[in-house]
Amino acid sequence: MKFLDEARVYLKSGRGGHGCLSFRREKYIEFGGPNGGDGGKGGDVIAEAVEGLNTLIDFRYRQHIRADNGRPGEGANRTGANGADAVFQVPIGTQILDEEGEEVIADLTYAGDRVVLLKGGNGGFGNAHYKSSTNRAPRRADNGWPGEEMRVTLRLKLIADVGLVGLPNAGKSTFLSAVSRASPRIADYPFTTLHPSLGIVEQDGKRFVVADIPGLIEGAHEGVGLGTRFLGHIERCRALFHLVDGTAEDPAGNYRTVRAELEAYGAGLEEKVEIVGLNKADAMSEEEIAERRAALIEASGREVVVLSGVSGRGVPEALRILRRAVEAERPKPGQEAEPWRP
Ligand SMILES: Nc1nc2c(ncn2[C@@H]2O[C@H](COP(=O)(O)OP(=O)(O)OP(=O)(O)O)[C@@H](O)[C@H]2O)c(=O)[nH]1
Ligand SMILES: [Mg+2]
Repeated sequence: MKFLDEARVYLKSGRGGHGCLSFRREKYIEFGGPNGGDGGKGGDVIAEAVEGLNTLIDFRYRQHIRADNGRPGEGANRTGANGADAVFQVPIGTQILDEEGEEVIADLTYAGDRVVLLKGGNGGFGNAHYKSSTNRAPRRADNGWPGEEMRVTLRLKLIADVGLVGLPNAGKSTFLSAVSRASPRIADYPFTTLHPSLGIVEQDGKRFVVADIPGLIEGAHEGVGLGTRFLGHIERCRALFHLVDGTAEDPAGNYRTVRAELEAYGAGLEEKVEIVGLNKADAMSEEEIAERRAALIEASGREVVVLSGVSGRGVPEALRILRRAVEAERPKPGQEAEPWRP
């Protein structure tokens, strides 16, 4: 599936229907009163976060989102029908920003989050509305109010509990496919993964979401390789799982390279809880494992899990540690910022 994490769309809400100018006309009733109904309200433009989407690709083909106009009022005091709202669905984790992509208007972080971005125009009053004791035959009916329009930028930042980081070929996608039902592409060349994907891990009846992103290399923060373009997707993770290929020449040096890129990127990534995994244990001797693990502990100042996404060794332990980290970092109720509402 193609992945798109930014899109620009044009939104327009519906205009209100015109009010109706009409008088009652019936045989034997000479001066029938005013009976023009009000126009219907124009539809709103609403964004809604839904499960099961993880790309904004749809908006490449659908750049205009318009709500329906309200229908005009009619005689016999009939109010015009309201225009239908335009509800467009976005993946969980989508931010809606102004056209320039600078100011966040709304942040849809939970399934079912909705935000009304544009209100439809109100319907105009029909002449029945203006009937009074002094004016029994008003000839005034109002036009509906215009709808509103704006251009917005949609930006998707996936929401996962754990983000996988590491050099290309560290085995991130292999790990994700070992622990979830996700089936990312795996191959022995760098940059196999070109876009992020998510997998759901189930453990002891609890679930958490792991994001696999493209590998980082030295200079990523200056755009080398795929750059840091995808790091935005792990900004909201609660913990990072940093995988290091134990069969590489200098695992500890590789660890430092990735750390340096995370630090250069900023946005709080360097402060996130990090779990370090020495991967590909199946392809190392026990001596190699011990030696590289010690070097990695030294480089990272953290405990290091030894694992293999291929043989499964150490994987249950890694998941237990990740889950504990995720639970410790879960925001307490009330701590999470409320999505913005206009
Ligand atoms: N022996 C061994 N090989 C592994 C292990 N995990 C991954 N590999 C191999 O390492 C290569 C890279 O694996 P991927 O899972 O694609 O690595 P990645 O980190 O997702 O790489 P990018 O997407 O390019 O960043 C593949 O040839 C895998 O078969 C492991 O635990 N043991
Ligand atoms: Mg990969």
